[in-house]
Amino acid sequence: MSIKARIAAKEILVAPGVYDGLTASLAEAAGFEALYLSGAAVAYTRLGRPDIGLTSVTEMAETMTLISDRSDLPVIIDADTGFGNALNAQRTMRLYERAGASALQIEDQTYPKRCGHLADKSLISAAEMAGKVRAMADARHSEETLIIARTDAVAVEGLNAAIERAETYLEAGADVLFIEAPQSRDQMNDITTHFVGRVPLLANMVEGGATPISSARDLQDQGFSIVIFPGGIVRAVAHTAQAYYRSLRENGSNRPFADRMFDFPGLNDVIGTEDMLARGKAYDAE
Ligand SMILES: C[C@](O)(C(=O)O)[C@H](CC(=O)O)C(=O)O
Repeated sequence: MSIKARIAAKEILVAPGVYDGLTASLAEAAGFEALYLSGAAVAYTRLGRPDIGLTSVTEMAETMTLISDRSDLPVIIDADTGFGNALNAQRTMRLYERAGASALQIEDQTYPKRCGHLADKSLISAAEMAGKVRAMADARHSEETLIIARTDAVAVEGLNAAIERAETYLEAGADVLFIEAPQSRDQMNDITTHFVGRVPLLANMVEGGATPISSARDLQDQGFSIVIFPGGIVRAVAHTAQAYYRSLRENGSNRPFADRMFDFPGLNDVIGTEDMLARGKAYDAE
């Protein structure tokens, strides 16, 4: 089922954050129907840096290629600001689509952007952003590839301005709206009251971020069609990795951590080593 058809269904689509082939395959094995390739998660893991616009479009497209080679699930990918002007946004659309993305999320921050939950964001004009949305729609190869227009205006210009901007992006051809970082349940209700039934809405659950955390079920009842949990996997992995390295350093042995990690056969099961080797063998010369 295309992501377009899936988000028309009543049940909210839950897309967990991923950043490589391993996380994509684990999320798929856990039973999710779609993935969110998070720019923040890529910055955190590949660069070991914050989500402040350091990651390049080619690094993201390459990561997308790795993920679509590993998982058949539809992927919503973070296009940040489109990495420049409308022409850069078109190039981003072409690169990401070719790499296997099903939906692109573009936002109205100035370049370089920063995580929506950090302070001191700044925005381009609504008209310039609308131009980027139109440019991306013109560049897409398939009408099935969705454009998710995000506005970061809540923290900069207030909720009403954010809703107005989102209206402009909808008119420009956005398929889904993402009003980033609402600060309360009331603000979330204002957003859904305004748009529900007219366009699918995406909610973003960032642990410790500006938006109160709700369950997928709750967000569905509020009227959201998609929820992403973008950076949570990195917060979980970093927590474990920190404990692992500390334990190894303190003990000079991997034994004390053994019950909190896979062993060699355990990880082989997770990544399907036996199956791959058998498939390779089937092609051996007779
Ligand atoms: C959605 C987001 O753009 C991302 O890169 O995943 C980030 C999430 C995060 O920083 O955890 C965001 O700006 O909300």
